[in-house]
Amino acid sequence: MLRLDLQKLFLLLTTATVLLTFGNSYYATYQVQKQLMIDSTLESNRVYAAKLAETTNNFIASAQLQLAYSAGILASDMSNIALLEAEAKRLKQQSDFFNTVAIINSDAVIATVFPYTTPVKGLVLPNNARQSFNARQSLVTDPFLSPSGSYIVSLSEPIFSNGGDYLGYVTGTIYLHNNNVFFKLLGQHSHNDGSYIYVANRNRELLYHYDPERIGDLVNGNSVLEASINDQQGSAMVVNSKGIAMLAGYAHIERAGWGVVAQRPVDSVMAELDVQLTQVILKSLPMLLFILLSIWIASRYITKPLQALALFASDMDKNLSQTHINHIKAWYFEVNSLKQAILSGLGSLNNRINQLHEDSNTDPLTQFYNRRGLVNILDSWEEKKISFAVVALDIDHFKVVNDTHGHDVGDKVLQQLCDLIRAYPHEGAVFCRSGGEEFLIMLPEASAQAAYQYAEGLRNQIANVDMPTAGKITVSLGISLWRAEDKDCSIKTALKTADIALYQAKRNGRNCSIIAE
Ligand SMILES: Nc1nc2c(ncn2[C@@H]2O[C@H](COP(=O)(O)OP(=O)(O)OP(=O)(O)O)[C@@H](O)[C@H]2O)c(=O)[nH]1
Repeated sequence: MLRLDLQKLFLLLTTATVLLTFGNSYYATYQVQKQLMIDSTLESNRVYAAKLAETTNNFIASAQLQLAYSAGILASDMSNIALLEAEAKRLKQQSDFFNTVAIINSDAVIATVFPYTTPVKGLVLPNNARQSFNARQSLVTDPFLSPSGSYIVSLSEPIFSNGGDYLGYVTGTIYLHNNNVFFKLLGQHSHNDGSYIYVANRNRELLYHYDPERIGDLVNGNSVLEASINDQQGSAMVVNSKGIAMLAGYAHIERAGWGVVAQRPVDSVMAELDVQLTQVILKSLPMLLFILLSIWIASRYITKPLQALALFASDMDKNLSQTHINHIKAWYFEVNSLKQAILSGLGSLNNRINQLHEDSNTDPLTQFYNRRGLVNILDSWEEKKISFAVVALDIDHFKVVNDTHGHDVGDKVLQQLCDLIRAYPHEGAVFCRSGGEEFLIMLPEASAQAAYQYAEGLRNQIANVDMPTAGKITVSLGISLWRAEDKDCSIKTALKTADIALYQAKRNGRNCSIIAE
């Protein structure tokens, strides 16, 4: 199981913060960019549709001027077939506006047509093709099936005699399914990004569409088309006949009463946006990785001293802890405070432990070792093979002191006696209060002779000092030896032997020193 520590928590928190911040800015960028792209696509399609409407309008105006000019020439002699043919040919060839040019006389008979590819000359116009004939005015017709079998719209101009008689009309046709002027004006293909244009007349009939199959289709319920044929221009998001969401710009072609729509699928805009966002992410990735790496390094740098403190604090019973904690680089305030607190806690704990240790080995009245303290020292001497002499010391008739002066005076005498023993010179001597008024003095590396001299010197020193209230006292001493090389004699025996010698001294009349046999 993953064990959470400060570094992992730190990493978790900061990494989550960084990732959320980056994620949030990607999301915000995406949303803002999306709206910007939608708005700019709508606006560019609106401008594009308006431009196409203007171009188409100019084309119709120019074509109508040409037809009107021809109508004026033809009015002079509609019976002159050569004139009619020459005029039809000139009109067709002077521009590439029309697929064909035809002149219809006042009997609705096709008097001439150019080019002559279709044998319609001399035909009477069928009823479905008489919109221009009946209108007797400048007209852009609805789409209809021409006598030659093509689906067309036509621009026409009536021909009147000087006297105002209707002589027929001259017309230029545009074959909706063939290569025509719209393809040149509006562009023949859809773009790779799925954008396309279409044009419809007042009856919502498609006159131009990038998909030729759709020409002639009726488009109902399309809000942008409705607006465009109702003399409006603008932009909007719509769903096309295939259910695809589109960003459409639209405008009105005034001279023909048509509407033009330029549109682009929302999805293609979004795909472009996805590419842009991927670029943004890829470009920001090195910085993101750099930040995460920096966080990792910083987290190590910040948490390392804390981890070290925690590790050493958990090992406080080991003597090395204090030294190790001292070596931890506490480079910022909190860790430094913690380090100082741990060190001071550790210091007072060690002092307390040392104190307890000392207390358990020391006699509280005299500050001499007690028996446990002495045993510890003698164990280490035995281990180190340090030979020593044992001097057992007992106050003579101490009961009398207590009985005469009281226990408190007795205590003071004991303390004064210990001060004398402590002050009496012998290098490395160890002192122990082994009983009420009994003491053991250990003299390392001392011979029997040296120990005896020491005991006698000490006895005389004590005998010559006035004790508090009690006056002079005497002591008896017993001496024994423990030699490291003597495997037969244990320390316990040596102590016992000193005791026996002490009793001997008591029996010999007290105030003397006896060396054990
Ligand atoms: N004031 C005081 N007296 C103590 C202490 N420990 C032991 N004593 C007394 O020491 C006396 C020892 O008496 P005894 O064992 O009869 O020995 P003694 O009177 O010194 O006589 P000898 O040893 O035979 O010379 C007793 O009266 C104890 O009460 C202590 O810590 N303080």
